[in-house]
Amino acid sequence: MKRIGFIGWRGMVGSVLMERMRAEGDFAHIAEPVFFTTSQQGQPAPDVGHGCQPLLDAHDLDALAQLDVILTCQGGDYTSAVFAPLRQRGWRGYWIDAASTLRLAPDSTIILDPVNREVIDRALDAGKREFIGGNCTVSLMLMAIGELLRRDLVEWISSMTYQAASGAGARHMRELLAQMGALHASVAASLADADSSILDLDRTVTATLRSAALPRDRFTVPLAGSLIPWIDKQLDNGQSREEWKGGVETNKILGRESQPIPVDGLCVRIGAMRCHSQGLTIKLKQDIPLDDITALLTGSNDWVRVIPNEREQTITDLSPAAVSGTLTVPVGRLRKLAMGPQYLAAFTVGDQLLWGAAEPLRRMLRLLLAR
Ligand SMILES: NC(=O)C1=CN([C@@H]2O[C@H](COP(=O)(O)OP(=O)(O)OC[C@H]3O[C@@H](n4cnc5c(N)ncnc54)[C@H](OP(=O)(O)O)[C@@H]3O)[C@@H](O)[C@H]2O)C=CC1
Ligand SMILES: N[C@@H](CC(=O)OP(=O)(O)O)C(=O)O
Repeated sequence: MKRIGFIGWRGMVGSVLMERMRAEGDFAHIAEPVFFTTSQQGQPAPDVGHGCQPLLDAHDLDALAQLDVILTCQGGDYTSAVFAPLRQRGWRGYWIDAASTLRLAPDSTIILDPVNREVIDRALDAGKREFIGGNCTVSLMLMAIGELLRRDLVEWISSMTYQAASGAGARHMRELLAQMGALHASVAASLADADSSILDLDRTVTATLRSAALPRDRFTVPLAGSLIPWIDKQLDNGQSREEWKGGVETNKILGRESQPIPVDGLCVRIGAMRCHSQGLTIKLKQDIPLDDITALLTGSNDWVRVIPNEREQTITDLSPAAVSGTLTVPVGRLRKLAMGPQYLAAFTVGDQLLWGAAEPLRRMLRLLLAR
């Protein structure tokens, strides 16, 4: 495997991927990295230790067909435009993709190797060539509590999410900050006066939230100082598409489509920058002691960290502020619920641009390079 093509490398997910690849020295294992663009053809590609080559056209099927592996973070429209024509002309390379377009295709494998390495190995042995990153919320949930599912200890899961602006894209993150700024600006003077009325202050903030002056081109509604209880498209059964992915992708990642575990809940956008959080209710198949659950989760991968169910450690370590920009996936608030000893509560936080997007792709490429 010599020629590896990168598409979407300068976008938000792609930039995180590049940072991680540099940090892990991945480019030293690639004989010929080739960088593509949909808009900057001929401009210099990043120098990753092989000199600066000009960027190639990401729609040039002849150039793409020369590659052994294509890794794309360019998005679903690009995948839809390029993948099928490339295969139709006989290209047999590996396709690694962050977009959801091909995730549920029968020949695709959803990659999250700390959780489903056996599924990935089986797919490689069977000659499969499409390896697709999972939905960020699903991947982060499985990094935290996947071991309980792998051991078949779970009857069902309800996941209530608190999802960051980054899941919607870079411009949405900017808009969240602009909304925060507008809210602050509307009360800056009274805020500086410790004696000003809190109810007047609140009235002004609420009026700003509802006013046309609040920037909302991207989210269409206020997010800062508010929340949005719907993510992605509306499905006929009342689920949002993000909620639907929770069930189908979890079961595909674990390779248990024939005996699916129900996973469902409500997905909510909140004013966090790049960490998704989730409150989980897990119905266990039997009453498992909390100490055993803690031991199972702690040893399940190198990134999960069980936070004791104590106030101080929880508010310090189990939050987007603590986790942002790191690969650590804390899980805490582990306790049995009042519904009975088989009902387990958990809360988990993860960086949706790392384990939720770039990191599984980076690790899949390393896996291929090592074969
Ligand atoms: N955002 C997320 O949380 C997740 C996203 N994904 C997938 O990854 C895809 C890409 O997402 P994301 O990285 O957020 O998308 P971005 O919008 O940040 O980047 C996508 C492309 O936009 C082009 N672009 C145009 N202007 C700029 C600019 N000023 N800076 C950087 N790039 C620019 C680049 O292509 P070019 O160089 O060709 O012009 C870039 O590759 C999504 O469509 C989705 O399929 C998957 C999981 C999570
Ligand atoms: N839908 C996710 C982000 C995302 O890109 O999901 P997917 O990779 O499944 O399209 C969010 O908004 O938080």
